[in-house]
Amino acid sequence: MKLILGSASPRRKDLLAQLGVVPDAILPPDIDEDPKPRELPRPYCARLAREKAAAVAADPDDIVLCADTTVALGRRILGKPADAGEAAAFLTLLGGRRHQVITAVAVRRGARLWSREVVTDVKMKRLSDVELNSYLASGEWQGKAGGYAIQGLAGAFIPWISGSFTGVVGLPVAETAALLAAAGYPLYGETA
Ligand SMILES: Cc1cn([C@H]2C[C@H](O)[C@@H](COP(=O)(O)OP(=O)(O)OP(=O)(O)O)O2)c(=O)[nH]c1=O
Repeated sequence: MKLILGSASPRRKDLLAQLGVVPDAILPPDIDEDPKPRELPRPYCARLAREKAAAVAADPDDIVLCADTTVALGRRILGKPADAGEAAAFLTLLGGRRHQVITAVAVRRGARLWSREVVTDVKMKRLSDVELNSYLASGEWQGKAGGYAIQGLAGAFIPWISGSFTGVVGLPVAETAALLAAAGYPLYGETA
């Protein structure tokens, strides 16, 4: 049995390391991340995590771990901004409001799948022009859902969250540990 992390995200590898888990292989899946017409954020996020897990080639006994993080403003999905202009638009929408960050985790072993969605409420302060421009110049918005990363400079913009900090960063570690254990991964050294 091998553990395969199906993710190109260095954050997910680091969060897995927090559980003492080092994947045997990292095989990022390549799937279409476009939402379907009228698709809501939570089902969208859950679908992407499952599709990522299905897209990673693995032996029947291997455990594949994938996740997707989606920022939701009401029914609206804010993906990874294409450019600084879109990042500015997202941060302007998010400032002064509460939004949700959903991370769906999918663990697959052969044809069996275990999955969960973790939803965290996040409040972002309204950003001044100086704050917004300095954040855009930092480049930290690149590759981040909603155009920000709570674990970096944008932490200064977030006075309150309710839910899972590690979920916002990209992999909710408590729920991930439970899913890995369900799939028979020897998380605490015990043999499955
Ligand atoms: C909101 C938020 C998102 N993010 C990141 C986590 C995810 O890497 C990214 C959302 O994109 P995802 O599509 O979930 O993941 P990814 O493309 O980085 O990697 P892969 O699909 O190969 O697993 O946004 C943060 O790092 N901090 C945050 O505060």
